[in-house]
Amino acid sequence: METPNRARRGRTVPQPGTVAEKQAATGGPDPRAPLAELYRALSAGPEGLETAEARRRLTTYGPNELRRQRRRSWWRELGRQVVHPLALLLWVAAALAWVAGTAVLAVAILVVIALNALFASAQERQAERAVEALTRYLPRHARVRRDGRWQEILAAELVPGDVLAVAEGDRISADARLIDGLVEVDLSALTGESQPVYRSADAPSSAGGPTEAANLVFSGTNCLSGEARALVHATGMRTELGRIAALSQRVGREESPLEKQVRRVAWLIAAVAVGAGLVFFPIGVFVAGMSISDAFTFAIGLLVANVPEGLLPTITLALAVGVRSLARVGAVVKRLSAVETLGSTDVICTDKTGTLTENKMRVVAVRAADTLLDPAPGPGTRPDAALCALAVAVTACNNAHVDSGDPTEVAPLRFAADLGVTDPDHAGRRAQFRFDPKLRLMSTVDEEAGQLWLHTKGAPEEVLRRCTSVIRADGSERPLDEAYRKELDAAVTAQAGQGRRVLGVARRRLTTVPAGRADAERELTFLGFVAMVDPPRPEVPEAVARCHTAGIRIIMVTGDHGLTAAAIARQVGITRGEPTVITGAQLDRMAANELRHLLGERRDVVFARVSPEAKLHIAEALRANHEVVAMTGDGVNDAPALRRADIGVAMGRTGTDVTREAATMILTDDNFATIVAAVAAGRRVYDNVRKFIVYIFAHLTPEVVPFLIFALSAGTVPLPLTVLQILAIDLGTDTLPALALGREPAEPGLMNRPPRRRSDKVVNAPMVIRGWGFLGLIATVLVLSGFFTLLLRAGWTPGAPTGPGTPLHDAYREATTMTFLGIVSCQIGTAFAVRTEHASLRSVGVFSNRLLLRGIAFEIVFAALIVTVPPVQDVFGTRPPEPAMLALLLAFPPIVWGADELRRAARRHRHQRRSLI
Ligand SMILES: Nc1ncnc2c1ncn2[C@@H]1O[C@H](COP(=O)(O)OP(=O)(O)OP(=O)(O)O)[C@@H](O)[C@H]1O
Repeated sequence: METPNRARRGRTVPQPGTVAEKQAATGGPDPRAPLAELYRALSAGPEGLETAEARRRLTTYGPNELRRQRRRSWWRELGRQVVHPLALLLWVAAALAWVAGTAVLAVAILVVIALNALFASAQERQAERAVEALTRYLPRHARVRRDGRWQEILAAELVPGDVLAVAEGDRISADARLIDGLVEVDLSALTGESQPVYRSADAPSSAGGPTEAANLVFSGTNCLSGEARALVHATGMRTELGRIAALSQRVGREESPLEKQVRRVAWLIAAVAVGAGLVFFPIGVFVAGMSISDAFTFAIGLLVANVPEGLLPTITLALAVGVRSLARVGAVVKRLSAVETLGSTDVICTDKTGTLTENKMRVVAVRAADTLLDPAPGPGTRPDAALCALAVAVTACNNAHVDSGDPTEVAPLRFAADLGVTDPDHAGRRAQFRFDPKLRLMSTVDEEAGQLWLHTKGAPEEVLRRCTSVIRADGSERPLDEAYRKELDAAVTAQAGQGRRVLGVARRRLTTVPAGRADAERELTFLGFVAMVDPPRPEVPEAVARCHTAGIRIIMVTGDHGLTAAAIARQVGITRGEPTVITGAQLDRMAANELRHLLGERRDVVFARVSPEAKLHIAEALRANHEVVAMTGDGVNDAPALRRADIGVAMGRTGTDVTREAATMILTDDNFATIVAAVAAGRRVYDNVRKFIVYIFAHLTPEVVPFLIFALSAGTVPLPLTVLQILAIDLGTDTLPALALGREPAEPGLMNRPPRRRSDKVVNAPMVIRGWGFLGLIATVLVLSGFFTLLLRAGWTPGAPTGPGTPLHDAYREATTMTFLGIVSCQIGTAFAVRTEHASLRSVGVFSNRLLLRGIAFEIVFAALIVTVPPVQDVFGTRPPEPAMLALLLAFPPIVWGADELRRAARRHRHQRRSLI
């Protein structure tokens, strides 16, 4: 029951030097040895270390961190990419090219495989790094006794010999032997055992593995309840967790649903490519009368043009970029996949205090005995006996300081200080029953001038329920009758109706320290209540409004009074009229399907006075209704609900380590508006992935159709594009613009549309039609018109030979170059077109994606090199066309882009008309 900061014992100054060094070398003392022996072995004492000694030990033992596993080596990573199934397809293509006698092509494909592997592993590495870098946003802290007082230090600075405070909600940061206290710990991270176990300083040392010893706690495990002091005996890699980490293989990164879907799409496309190659090979030979080697080249062309090699790594990188941009807005996510889940959030279940409000409480009204003081009395007021008793009670039953701590406690403390009542070191405290969110009460047993008192504060109805008498203004007591109870209820209701948090305060004279909580918190004398305001955060109303336009529901789930909750909900715009308030008690009586039904009705609901366990039921009911749920939480008991939600959101500032562990996303500023910003970022990343998929789709049609014309004309029309030129587009000119599309700013209206359904596919029919059928088709017509114009102007007639040595050969090379440059030009138009899915490009700003502009500049330079540098010309079979023809290319981008602008405008018009009808 005693807090660690109250334990005072003789301080031993450890003998610095050799022992620590010896232990660092040998792996540490036996933590199960008798405590006195352990102190000796660690040169430590119950009062902890001196800072200077701790610093020395830190240099000896090193920081208390798990050394990162050796990264997979570059070579291994590359090797993995080279034998990637899609790469294997390219190997087959290279082999075919070799067999067909086109060695240049075979080598080119091998270069492509190598480049691709390099590119993919660089992208994966960057993605990995983005997630790893997030840990620095959330340094872990530990409370230790140093220089004779409790201090908060970085967990990485813990050293053997430190005396560590372990409290509810903490993640234990080192292996330690309990000195005093009793804690319930979750050892699942170490043992896999999901049932929590008790660990007590008084437990005897047992045989068996160290994790079975009932007086030891371990790094990486969580304290679920209780509190204790413990002597750190192992840190960093010498902890049990460190040993496991050293042994275990690194865990593979889990693939997100989006990546899975895209992988499936990539395979589908690859299968179509292989199928097409197999079908067209005999058609080429037997129908078109092609030579076997030409037919091979043709089949390889189809394969190479269609296999979407770069798609997957590009998506991984887009998600990683999303993770980084989320961190910048204050939302640290732990998995890449969280980015896309965020984008499809349907419901946000949010706490009130600190998330919607500022968590800056101020006492504005107070009732002591029969007197309501609204506004609350300021400094210099001379309190009557009742008000004085109330001030003493809220000061004694309090763990905050006037300048730090839980704001619900700081506010009454400041108020009492204004009346001249202070008790900074709680010297008279004999016992404490910590605030229990289920009971909504906190009590302390305090000795004052030889008299023992129980002081209680908490939710007024809970306090009142335990009261049998009430104080008078002069300090005397009288029995609490029903009529007075009703009057008090009405007074509390009036305060709560104004959005104020109300704390009931009571006390009882004691003769001995009660054994248990139930025994203590009974037959109390009601002293009065304090009412506090906690203003909504200024940015919340706008964030709430954004949620509403984005079709996202907000459900407030709070431990506070229903009326307080409803008032705040109205103030920030969560509800427009009177919401349906469901209390924890009502919720407990509801059957699962009743709750599902209630939540399915989509009315404005506020859950008040709910226990953390009830949050779990709410998350489950919403998920059963197929909604994607984001749920906030801060206490230890919130952890199961956070795990159950699609996106568990923990508070970085006020939350416990346990909730941070259970969460998918951690808000560094505890702010509701940040959740909304994260949802918007999630939607943007998903949209951007779709954008570059359309972009990549769009070049397929102009690459494949020329081959078909060649085959179906039985070779009368020469091949308008060589296989190497296709490779130059897919793996050269198109790469950077595609990547840049992954960084596209948000499209206007992003948060004006309803959330995407969980079942929606990332690649759908309209996208395929837009990419292949619309943009691709326009590009094909433009490109082929360029090709034929050039050939015809050179005097070509169908069937005329164009091979090396023939008079038309130069013109033919110019014509294929024209096809190549035509596709590149059209892709520039496509890149601008796909930047928006619905809106006009003007609305996002034509030049607002700088990265894309640079990507396009690269595309142009790369294409120019292929066409103009003589040795490269020979490899790719290019020859620059005359300037007039080049000028024609300038028209291609605006045509492709303009056509799509018109298509989008027509679509918007149709939508508008439909919404008017
Ligand atoms: N430190 C405390 N001591 C006594 N009573 C408290 C304390 N903190 C809160 N309470 C009471 O318990 C109620 C529930 O508080 P709790 O902190 O569990 O709510 P919560 O779920 O965190 O609230 P929110 O959703 O607003 O963040 C409060 O309305 C208040 O009456």
